[in-house]
Amino acid sequence: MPRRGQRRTPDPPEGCSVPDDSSTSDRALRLGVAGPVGTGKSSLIATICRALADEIRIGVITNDIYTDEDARFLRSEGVLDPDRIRAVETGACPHTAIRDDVTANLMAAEDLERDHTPLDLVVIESGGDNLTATFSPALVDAQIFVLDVAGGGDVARKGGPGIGRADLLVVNKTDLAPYVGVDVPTMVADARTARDDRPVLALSRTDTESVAALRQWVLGVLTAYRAGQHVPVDPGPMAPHFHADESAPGGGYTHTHETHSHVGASGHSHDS
Ligand SMILES: Nc1nc2c(ncn2[C@@H]2O[C@H](COP(=O)(O)OP(=O)(O)OP(=O)(O)O)[C@@H](O)[C@H]2O)c(=O)[nH]1
Repeated sequence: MPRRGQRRTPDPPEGCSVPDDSSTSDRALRLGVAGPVGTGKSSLIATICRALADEIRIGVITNDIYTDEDARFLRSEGVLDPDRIRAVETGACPHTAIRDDVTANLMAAEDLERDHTPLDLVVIESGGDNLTATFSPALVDAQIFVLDVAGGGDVARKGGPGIGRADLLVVNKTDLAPYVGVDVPTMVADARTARDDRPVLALSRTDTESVAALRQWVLGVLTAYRAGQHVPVDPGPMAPHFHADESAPGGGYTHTHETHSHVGASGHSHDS
């Protein structure tokens, strides 16, 4: 009988023994929320907390480069006991802490669960990054990628691993669509095409129907996770991108996640 938090594993090759699954944890579902700067990730997490905090036990971890700004925002919203909201200061591009070396976030999640056991859901907010940032499946069980209409109606067509393959794509701030000249049904249809019909949710915190749909989606993933029927999907690595670094030759280096190496602008390379 699958237990809560148990990951479904493929059948082992013939002749191999099945590992004892007693190590699979009873831990909370870990849900990542990523997306470009300012698309409404913290607000969406506040919305999830408001919609579900009376029914399930929630903790939140925020990631910012230099501050604990997002954690302070969520605490000020009064959506959870303030100690259930923890901040990780990444000190570097946000994707480094959610994709490359997830240790700080894993430790924060474990501390949070130990201090407030039992939790049902730990939501981890990435710092705002570019279109290609995704969570490692070593950190989260499921992930939401957030776009907003104010970023332009064509953003969903631009693709990338988060847009294409996150468990849920949110097109946020739909209440602003008339002011920025975006047709929400077209943007959602483009997103569905980019995602091969994976789920897309048009959301506004002022639209109760869309908030109810978000609540239902989270509960659906949690139910599947507890039944051992949720299979974490890796949306794939980030695209190669440039990291500015004054001390590096050429003023920075190209970071390629395919090979996990940093290749300097002048050809210099080192492992990440
Ligand atoms: N009109 C409208 N504004 C929203 C909505 N959701 C968020 N916002 C506003 O969008 C701005 C950015 O929201 P945040 O939740 O801070 O966005 P974020 O993605 O967490 O930002 P970073 O952490 O800086 O990347 C704030 O001014 C919010 O009040 C929405 O549904 N409608």
